[in-house]
Amino acid sequence: MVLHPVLGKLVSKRVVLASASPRRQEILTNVGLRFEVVPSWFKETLEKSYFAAPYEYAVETAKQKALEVANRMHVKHLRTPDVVIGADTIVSVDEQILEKPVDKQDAYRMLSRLNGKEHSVFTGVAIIHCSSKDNQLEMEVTDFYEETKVKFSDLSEDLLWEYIHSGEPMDKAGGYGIQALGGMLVEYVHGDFLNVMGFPLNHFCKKLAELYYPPSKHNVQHKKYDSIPSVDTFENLSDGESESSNFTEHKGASNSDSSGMCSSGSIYYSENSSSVRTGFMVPLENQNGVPESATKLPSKILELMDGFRASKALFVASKLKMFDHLKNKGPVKAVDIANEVGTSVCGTERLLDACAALGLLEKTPQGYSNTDSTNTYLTSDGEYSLHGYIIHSNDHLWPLFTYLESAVKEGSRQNHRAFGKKAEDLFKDYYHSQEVKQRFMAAMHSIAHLTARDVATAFDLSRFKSACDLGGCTGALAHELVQIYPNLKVTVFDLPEVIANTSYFQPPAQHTARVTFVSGDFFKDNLPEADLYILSRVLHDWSDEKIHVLLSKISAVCKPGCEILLAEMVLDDEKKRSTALLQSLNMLVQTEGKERSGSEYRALLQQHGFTNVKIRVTGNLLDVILCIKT
Ligand SMILES: Cc1cn([C@@H]2O[C@H](COP(=O)(O)OP(=O)(O)OP(=O)(O)O)[C@@H](O)[C@H]2O)c(=O)[nH]c1=O
Repeated sequence: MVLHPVLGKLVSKRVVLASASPRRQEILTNVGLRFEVVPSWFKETLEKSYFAAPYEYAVETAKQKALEVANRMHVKHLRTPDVVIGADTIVSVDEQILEKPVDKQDAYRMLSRLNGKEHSVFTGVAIIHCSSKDNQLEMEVTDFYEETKVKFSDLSEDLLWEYIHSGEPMDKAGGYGIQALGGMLVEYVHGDFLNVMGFPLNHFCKKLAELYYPPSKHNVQHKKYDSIPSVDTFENLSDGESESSNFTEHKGASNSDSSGMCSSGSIYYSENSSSVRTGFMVPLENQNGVPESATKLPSKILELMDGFRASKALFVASKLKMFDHLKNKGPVKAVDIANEVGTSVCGTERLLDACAALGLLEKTPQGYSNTDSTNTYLTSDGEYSLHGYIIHSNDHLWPLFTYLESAVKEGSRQNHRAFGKKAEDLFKDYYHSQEVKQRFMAAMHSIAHLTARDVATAFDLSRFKSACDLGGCTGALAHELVQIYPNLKVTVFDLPEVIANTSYFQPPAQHTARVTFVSGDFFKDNLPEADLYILSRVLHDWSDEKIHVLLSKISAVCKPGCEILLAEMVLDDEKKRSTALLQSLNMLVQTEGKERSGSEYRALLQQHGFTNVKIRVTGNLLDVILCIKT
């Protein structure tokens, strides 16, 4: 029996630690976890300059280590583990990433860099839940990272060399081991010590708690714990919902968490839920001093009832570029934003307060400021800006969704009702005006950019020399692919109206030479030759009939051995994944297509001679399917 209720959830599962690190094995063994060790063969050679922040490198490496083991066990050993854990520890100093030294000189170089200074130790962790359906491996990836700051004292050359000659630095990131002799070099540690040793146990447990016991607002939420609650109260957290149905949903939240959009892994729950209802008529208070209702509230339903208000608040703040106005500024008062944007003070204040309450802004007595996530995702020039998609949601999807009822009754798209005209097909709607076209392209670019790395790395594509991204729009995925695969050339094939407008979205030079844009209609024109055909968010727009037309065209130009890569939000067979199901409604109101399950895609592909269909659930907005022409 393990002490920890969350780790207890792993007892009945086949858990594999994809790591050769004796420290990781020790940390997990010490808390009673039973697991198999299968060291990963993934070579830690990802190009560091491709990652905006050091922790992203550690997380990606951890993920690749775990994915490699999960795949190998499934394919070679015919044993599918339930859970695979991968980790990667790096040291970061002066914007440089330090891994394990290759020799003594390298260790000296690293330790000299750390000497007398503070540095960060990041461990990226990937937890992969695996399952096997029809002998196909399906995986759900959850990842996170932990940072600990460590400061070295001023150390003499002699001491550094003495330490290096001890042999301790050689298998350790940054060239030291804090848990042994290296501990003598360290002046202070801020954060999780075990994270420096190689595994952030506390964060790992919180992540498992998020996965297995999603926090429920159903119960009274008047206590915030930064550690894990005790066993008997824990079961109350599941709120009567099945573990599995929560799992996928929560995974999404957990991912957005790792990108900073949600609050931390802390757990909110009632210390003793029964006390909520056994109290007298005096209402209990939550941590904000707000009385708790004596009635058991259907919080999930209430949240859904109000969901559109929150969406619209986000849309309007984005449309009015409030997040842009707040970028790179200290706290700003509502009146100043109202003046700058040209809106009423009272309306602006209400909107900003709502955004702050929704976690999109920080509010202090000095005014409002953006959170880091808001800068990254909500400003129009943020690194992973979703601004384009939000404006598309406000201006295009919102009117369409007001006709969801008609769409459900009629089983067909509602563009004519929402926009007053009937176009022959979806893209005629989008491209009828320059404004709508650019808005649509910006929206597609937002999602493609946010998902590109996960799509590009879901499978090892290094064997391909040429790829053709059909409907590749602005080329966001193509650019990511050529960055990751140095031998790959990608042709982006899209309608002439699209290709003529791609220049605005191009990244600064570098690898752009290996991306070519070709215009054409994939239903009518000849397709460029390639070893790999990519269809990202394309098939979900079309009916099965149109998909057959497209796949038979691809099949006709594909030589045996050529492959197709699909990137779509794949429905789980049980149809429990609400993001994909809501996306399917989104398809209903505007297209003739729908979201499909892995088995549905497999069946479509197999009819055109594409076999060995492999599916990867990435944890991002798009999943990836790869298959080969035989
Ligand atoms: C800073 C520090 C690091 N380490 C070890 O450094 C290795 C990092 O390398 P990795 O690539 O993350 O792991 P690995 O050892 O190569 O194993 P694998 O997971 O198979 O790649 C891990 O061992 C860690 O404990 C310590 O033991 N103490 C410390 O103070």
